[in-house]
Formats: sequence, structure tokens, C-alpha cells
Amino acid sequence: MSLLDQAKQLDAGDALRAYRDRFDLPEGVIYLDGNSLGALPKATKARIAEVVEQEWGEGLIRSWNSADWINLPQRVGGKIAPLIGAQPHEVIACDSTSVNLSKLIAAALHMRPGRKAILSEPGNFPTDIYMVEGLEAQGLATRKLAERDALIDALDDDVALLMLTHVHYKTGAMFDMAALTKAAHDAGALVLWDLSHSGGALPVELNKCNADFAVGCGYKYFNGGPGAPAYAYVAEQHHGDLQQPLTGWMGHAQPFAFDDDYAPAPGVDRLLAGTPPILGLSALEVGVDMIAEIGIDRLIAKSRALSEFFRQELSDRLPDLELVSPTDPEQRGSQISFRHPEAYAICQALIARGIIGDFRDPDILRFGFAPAYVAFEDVAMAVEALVEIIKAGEWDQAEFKERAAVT
Ligand SMILES: Cc1ncc(COP(=O)(O)O)c(C=O)c1O
Ligand SMILES: Nc1c(O)cccc1C(=O)C[C@H](N)C(=O)O
Repeated sequence: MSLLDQAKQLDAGDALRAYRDRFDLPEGVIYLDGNSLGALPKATKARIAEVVEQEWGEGLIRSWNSADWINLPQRVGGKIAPLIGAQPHEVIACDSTSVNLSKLIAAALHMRPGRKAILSEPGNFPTDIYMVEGLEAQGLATRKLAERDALIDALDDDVALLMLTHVHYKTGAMFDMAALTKAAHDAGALVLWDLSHSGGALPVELNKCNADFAVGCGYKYFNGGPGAPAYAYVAEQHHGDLQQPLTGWMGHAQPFAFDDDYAPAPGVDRLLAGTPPILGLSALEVGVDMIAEIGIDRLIAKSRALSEFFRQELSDRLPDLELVSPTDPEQRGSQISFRHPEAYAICQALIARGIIGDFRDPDILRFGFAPAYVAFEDVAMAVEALVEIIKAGEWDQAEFKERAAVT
């Protein structure tokens, strides 16, 4: 049976098949980049039109109450919570992942007086490390990096916080959240997980793993749209001690008392700083609702089936292409990455054929399998195209080598 026929058979038996039609995917495009920017749910267009025309246009400022805009960060956070193994009052949707990282790193430092080091791994997503550098420049933190297999040994009594990305953005390798969290706690440190590449696609068990803090993007597997608000998690046991430096009025216990003195709101509400972005949160809510409706168990099963279909076929047909993701699907996120010296040009040659994966500097070709809308047929077509492009050297053209501003 041809690869395409095999894929069609798998699609016919796919329990999530109907969800693909609930996304607005452009004709002729195979989208394997939902781990960078999720696709557009059709329902988002109608919901945003409703928020703009009715809630904003008609309701005007009354909508803070009548449309309950004021509680949108908590409402969306509460819906994300069960999808990442947390309780609804432990998660809030706000700001960007970068800003939430900074708030929570500062909060951790405050909770571990006498300790200054923030431990992470080299090659973590840059913003995570840069946020530590910002606090370091103010004399508040010291940046400490150790390779994955040396992290546990690096947990000395100066480490206030172990800060890791659950699924690595380039390789897709997944950390053992329970084991690393325990090791950090045994060393007296707190733990912050960046769930950007796992939230909404993989089972995440923050409570079961005793995680202290977490952050994650709303625009990847939650399909919240470009620049969607992020989310932040703080374990209930830390709600009393939680102190973060961006003490804006929306994180005040009574913002509309307009008091001269700051008094923090209870729990994660104090992570709010300024006015919540209602359009962004409204779009994110639609994306989160759909992921919740499908359920993480069905998503992970399909994600593994898609990525294994891709990996196995390519390992047969392009045995020299270096896989940088773990071979075992249980050890990786919803993506497959390869290393190739011409990764950028290959990625552009694929895009020219309507197959959108991505390139990560300097030599990584990355393919994301957002299980809510990627079909096995997409995967089969991507395999055929990649094999042809590499075997025929189709990437070797000047137009495919010119770097765009955003890669
Ligand atoms: C692991 C990780 N953290 C953070 C971010 C980005 O954060 P922000 O939304 O603040 O740009 C990304 C992707 O851009 C990411 O992959
Ligand atoms: N946030 C992004 C953006 O504003 C522009 C382009 C890409 C992104 C991304 O999200 C990159 C992504 N985190 C990654 O893993 O590569």
C-alpha cells in the first residue's frame, strides 16, 4: 500500500478527524508549525466579532461587569488548569510568557532568602535565560547553567530556583518533571516549569509532581492567536507567600478602591499588573475550550501516532538524516526535529511547496504535529516532499537561502 493510502486509512479511523474542520486552514497548505503559532479555530472569528461589535461596540465600559470582562484572566486560567494538572484557582491567564517568567523568578528569590542562583540548562529558550539576566543586572539573581545530565549535581545550597522548559523547543526532548522537581526540593530549591511546548498537547501533572510554578504560551497548542496572553501557575501552598515585583493596580485586592497603598489580591490574582487584554483573552478562551473538549488523552495518543508515522517513514527513506528528537515518543513532545547543514534552505523549499514546518538556527528542521488538526495525509505528503527535496537537492537555489527577518 502506498504511504498516502496508509495515511488515508489512518485518517478514516482517527477519532479527532472532525476537529480539523473546526479550524480555518488555508487550501493547499500543510501546517506543521502549530508548536510555534497554532491555527485559527473557526469559532474564534465569530467570537471576536461578537466581542468587538456587541461587548465593546454596544456594551462599552459597561461590559467590564455585564460581559464579565473583569474575571476573564481567572476564567481562562481556570479552564487551562485541569489541562496542566492544576486546580482552577492556581492558574491565571495574563501577560506574556516572558513577563510571567520574570514575575515568578522574582517571587521565588523572595521565598528563598540567602539564595541567589537560578539554575537552568544552556540552550533553554532564550527568553527564559534573558529574564534571569535582567534580574542579575539588578543584583537580584545569579544565572547558573548546567547541561541536562549535570543539573541535579548543580543543585547546591545557593540555588533558589530550578527553571526548565518541560519540552525543549528545538529537540522536543521532555524532562522528567516529577524526578527533577523532587531533586530540586530535596536541595531546598523551588521549581518553575515553562510549559510552552507541552501545555495543550501533552499530559502535564503539575500538582502530582509538586511543581511550585509554571508558565506557558497561549498561542501554540492552545490556539489563542498571535501574541495571545500567556498563563501562569502558582501552587496553592505558595499563595500566602507569593510576592512579585510588578505590583500594578489590577493585582490589588481592591483595584476600584483606588487606595494609595498596594495590598495584594489573594492567590494568583496578584500576578495581574495592568488591564487585561480582552480581545486576546476572548480568542484564547475559544482555543482552550476546544482543547478541553477534545481532552489531553486523545490529543497525546494522536500526537504520538502522527509523529511516529513521520519518524519511522523518514528513518527508512532518509536513513542519513540526523534525528535530534528522542526516538521514544514517550520521551518527547509533539514534534520531530532533524539536524541538517542546509536546514534553512530545505525549510524554504518545503514552504515553496505549501508545507510549513520551521527552521531553528543554526541547523534544525522542526516539524510540529498539533494533534487537533494535523491529518495523517498531511504527514504522508510532508514525508514525500522532504524525501524529494533532499534527494534531488531541490533546496540548492539562491531564493531558498536568503534569510527572512523572522524565522
Ligand atoms: C519555551 C518558550 N518560552 C517562551 C516563549 C516565548 O515567550 P513570549 O510569548 O513571551 O514571547 C517561547 C516561544 O516564543 C518558548 O518556546
Ligand atoms: N513567539 C514567536 C513570535 O512572536 C514570532 C515567531 C515565532 C515565535 C515563537 O513562538 C517561537 C517559538 N517559541 C519556538 O519555539 O521557536
